[in-house]
Amino acid sequence: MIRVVKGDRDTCLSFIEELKTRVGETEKSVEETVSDILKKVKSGGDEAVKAYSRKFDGWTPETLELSRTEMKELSKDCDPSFLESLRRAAANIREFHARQKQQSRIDPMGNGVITGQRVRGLHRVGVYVPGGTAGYPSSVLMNVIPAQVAEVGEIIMVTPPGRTGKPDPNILAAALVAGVDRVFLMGGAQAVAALAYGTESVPKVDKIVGPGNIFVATAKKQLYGVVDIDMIAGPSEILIVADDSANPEYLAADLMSQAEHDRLASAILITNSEQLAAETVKALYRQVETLSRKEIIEASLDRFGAVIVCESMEQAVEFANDLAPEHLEVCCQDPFEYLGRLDNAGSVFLGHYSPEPLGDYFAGANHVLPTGGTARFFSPLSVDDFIKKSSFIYYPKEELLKAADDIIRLAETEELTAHANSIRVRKEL
Ligand SMILES: NC(=O)c1ccc[n+]([C@@H]2O[C@H](COP(=O)([O-])OP(=O)(O)OC[C@H]3O[C@@H](n4cnc5c(N)ncnc54)[C@H](O)[C@@H]3O)[C@@H](O)[C@H]2O)c1
Ligand SMILES: N[C@H](CO)Cc1c[nH]c[nH+]1
Ligand SMILES: [Zn+2]
Repeated sequence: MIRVVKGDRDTCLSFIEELKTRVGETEKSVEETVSDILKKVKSGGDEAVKAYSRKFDGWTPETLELSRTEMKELSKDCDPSFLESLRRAAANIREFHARQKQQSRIDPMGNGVITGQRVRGLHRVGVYVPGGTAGYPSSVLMNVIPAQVAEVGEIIMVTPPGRTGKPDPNILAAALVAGVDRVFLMGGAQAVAALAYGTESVPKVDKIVGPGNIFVATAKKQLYGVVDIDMIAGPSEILIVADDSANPEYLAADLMSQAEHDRLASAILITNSEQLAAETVKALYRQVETLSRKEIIEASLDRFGAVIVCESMEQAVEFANDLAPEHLEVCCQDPFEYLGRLDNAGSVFLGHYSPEPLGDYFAGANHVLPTGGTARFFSPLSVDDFIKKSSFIYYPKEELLKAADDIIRLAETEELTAHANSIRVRKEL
């Protein structure tokens, strides 16, 4: 079910290239489907979204929006202990993100000159909460809390009804706990298109954030420019870098924790220990039998899973930076030794007792993370995604006059005489 590759640096690198090509090929075949959906929603509005909901989710909505009363009614039987856990997780997420908040700045320069920067929340954002093959109440918190910390004007949440063809009560409960402004029951590329273009019932948003499957991620990519987006947060990925201090049972469990998200999810172990690699594979075969999403896990590991036995931990670090995974576990004797050299990862999990699901649900750091190698340049979802800034400048007359000759010279060098004139009229009149 999972390939094991052992070799020198070149052998490992060429295998890694092959893995990356596989991901790229899958994405290409989705591009056209998504582009078609976007066009149809742009011209067909609500009716097109409803037609796709019927087709992909087996859901025949009368209206796309859920009222607050409907949300309360649909979620009234949620397990109270689940809600308690959700509230504790929300508190950790809020605390983590509150520390990210940037303040507006006024910088008096002491001579009457004042410069500064005004920071404020975006006017209206759309948050995508996945729900096709599993419900993600945790993603409601991860999307909405940083938006609230940033003081976004209006938060519009979209989520598909999922396998049952009914709204997921736990997602709705999470939306009520988080305090989302409006909820629309729709998913996939059609939901992203509705948020980007606006429809009869869905308001057009300034930015779309949140994770989703390949259709959601591709739609966000294609709509960038019509609307702002946070990043490409597609099918989940885990890369584990481990030395012989690691426990193979833990490694197998952690690899499958991400493989279970999606047939397109990827799970890779890189180690310098042949014995650890062999024991992890054995543990994978044993543990998978006990898991409910066995079929998805096996499909994901078949195509996008790998165990790479390299020559040294130095190589493991090099390969990790090359792969730029969404999640990177460092299951080593001294994980902090590696932290400063691991430059390309959405989120890094250090040591034997910081498994990836700790970050998915509870530690407070965001679980909406870049995938597909885009951790080379994208960052985790944060409060920064929900703000915009403007700078401001105030000069009193005497300070402008002191600066006038410099400005005029710079403007004339660029042959922009109207710029120079704007300064000169103040100097001369
Ligand atoms: N990177 C991250 O931060 C992060 C976080 C959480 C989840 N995830 C990922 O989110 C994804 C959740 O996926 P999901 O499928 O359960 O839910 P989803 O909500 O992302 O996608 C479901 C939607 O996909 C669309 N769809 C399904 N099959 C289609 C087809 N053949 N053609 C066109 N559209 C189609 C449907 O419209 C459906 O509503 C997983 O890939 C998971 O790994 C990523
Ligand atoms: N691992 C996912 C991000 O790739 C986030 C998540 C939500 N629930 C469980 N896991
Ligand atoms: Zn997860």
